[in-house]
Amino acid sequence: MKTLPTRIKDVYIIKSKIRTDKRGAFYKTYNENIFKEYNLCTEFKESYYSISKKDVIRGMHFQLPPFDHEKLVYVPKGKIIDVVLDMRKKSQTFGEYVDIELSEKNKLSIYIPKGCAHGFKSLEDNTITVYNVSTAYNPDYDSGVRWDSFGMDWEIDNPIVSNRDKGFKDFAEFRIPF
Ligand SMILES: Cc1cn([C@H]2C[C@H](O)[C@@H](COP(=O)(O)OP(=O)(O)O[C@H]3O[C@H](C)C(=O)[C@H](O)[C@H]3O)O2)c(=O)[nH]c1=O
Repeated sequence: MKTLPTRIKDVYIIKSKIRTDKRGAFYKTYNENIFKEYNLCTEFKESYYSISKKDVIRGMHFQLPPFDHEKLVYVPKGKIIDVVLDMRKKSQTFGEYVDIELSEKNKLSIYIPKGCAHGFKSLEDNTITVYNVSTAYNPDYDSGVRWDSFGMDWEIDNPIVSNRDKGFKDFAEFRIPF
């Protein structure tokens, strides 16, 4: 398992260890010692997954303090463009984002620290996205900013977006607590 930094501090790309044999494939997505070595969170309180049609955009989501959380995200089936937006006011990359393809094929994961918003565009029908989060879901603290408000070119005209996500404030208008 390799952990690669990105240009946004504390956002890492994790290359899973993959084993293939005549039955198929096996890949590991988490190892406490490796995560500890990179000072990453090793206590995930919840894990869930979503199934998305092609051209769905989910995001940009985060939970507000004190329920803000780290996330470990990967795609065991299908393909997404995953996007992380730095919302930490004191960060050198405040307002900047990284985008990366996560897929069944490349078996990459992304580690997202507190203070960053997360979203993705699904590139295939029936894409499964798995999320591991370090605090439990709290609907009163679950928040977000509009997917089209921070400069990312999603290369899509009419994505499938939830009414909730459409109703978020723009990044520039959001009162940032991070
Ligand atoms: C996270 C969660 C959600 N819900 C309910 C709330 C909604 O009624 C429904 C779907 O939730 P939401 O629309 O927030 O799901 P997504 O838009 O797919 O958000 C997900 O994708 C984006 C990209 C993320 O980064 C979020 O962390 C992740 O939750 O499940 C629950 O009941 N429990 C939960 O733990």
